Amino acid sequence: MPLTPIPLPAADLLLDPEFLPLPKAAELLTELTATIPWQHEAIRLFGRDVLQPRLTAWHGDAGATYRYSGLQLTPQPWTLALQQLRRHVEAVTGAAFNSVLLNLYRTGQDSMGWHADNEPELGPTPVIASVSLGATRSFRLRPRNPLLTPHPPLSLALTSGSLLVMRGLTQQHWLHSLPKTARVQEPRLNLTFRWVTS
Ligand SMILES: O=C(O)CCC(=O)C(=O)O
Ligand SMILES: [Fe+2]
Repeated sequence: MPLTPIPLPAADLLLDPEFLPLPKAAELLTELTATIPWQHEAIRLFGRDVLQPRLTAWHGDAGATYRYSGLQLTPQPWTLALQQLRRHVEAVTGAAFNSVLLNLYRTGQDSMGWHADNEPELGPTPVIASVSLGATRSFRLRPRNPLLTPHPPLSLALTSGSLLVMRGLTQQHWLHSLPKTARVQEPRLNLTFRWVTS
């Protein structure tokens, strides 16, 4: 199936629910879960250090460093599986990516809060390509300023093997999140391919 636009004001979103065949997605989930050096990072929240409600990893070209909590972080090298997936994502999006952030949501209790991917090293109109593997989870979107962008929040069910592309003004005008859900016990692995400049 091709990438299909999701019509939304002040955003540029495309979705292919069947980017990867289900058996390929399941195989990748097993391989990446077992071989990626997952980190359980702390974040500072209201002046206290708390563990993020998910596991993470950062892979990319050696030059693709990014700043995070005052640290300059060097990515882990591409693995063969990540390199192949990068090339596949580049071919269907027509965009180039020098890094990938991986998030492992171990159960429905793992989550990500409201944010935009708007770090300065991504530039003003980043192309973010998001591949999902494993459990279906709801990806929520809401306008950053509902007066400026009057639209109700929406929810996209991101299924295993799906590809979501966010580009253009999406990160400027919209926030996204991955809420907790009591209904899911199985893991979900998400990869967001990015281009970072240092
Ligand atoms: O897990 C997802 O689908 C979203 C991940 C995300 O927003 C991010 O890594 O910035
Ligand atoms: Fe994000």
